Amino acid sequence: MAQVITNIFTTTGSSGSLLANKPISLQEVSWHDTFNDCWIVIYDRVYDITDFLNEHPGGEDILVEHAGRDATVAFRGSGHSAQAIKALDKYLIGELPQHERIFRKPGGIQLSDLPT
Ligand code: HEM
Repeated sequence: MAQVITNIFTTTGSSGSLLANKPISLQEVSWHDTFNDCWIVIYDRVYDITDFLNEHPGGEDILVEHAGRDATVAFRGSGHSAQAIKALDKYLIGELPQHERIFRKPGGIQLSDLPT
């Protein structure tokens, strides 16, 4: 059981290294917002998709529209397959620090978490 819980909060990239512990802030993600350097956030995890842009079946423009930002709603809303979700793993570089997470925050988001 302990193993199952651990696995919910940790992820390995294609290299097999443990990347879940590398916190990358939303501010740092925002610096990577171009065709040549494109990071996005999906479900609180940070992906460097620069090398994936020209492989995306939905085209690169739509990805760059979300460069440097959270793309969870767009990713989810365009009905991606299980294969697409699996493809994300390869580009994982870290995840948001606890206080910036929306989806995987213990106890969920509270009103007091919102900026005033
Ligand atoms: C790194 C993140 C993403 C990956 C790995 C990815 C992967 C894929 C894959 C594999 C497909 C082919 C269909 C499928 O298997 O579901 C696809 C299609 C598509 N994706 Fe993405 N996608 C990503 C992000 C996004 C984002 C942020 C959007 C923004 C709306 C988007 C929009 C689309 C659209 C519209 C299609 C359909 C293309 C068509 O059928 O003509 N994708 N994506």
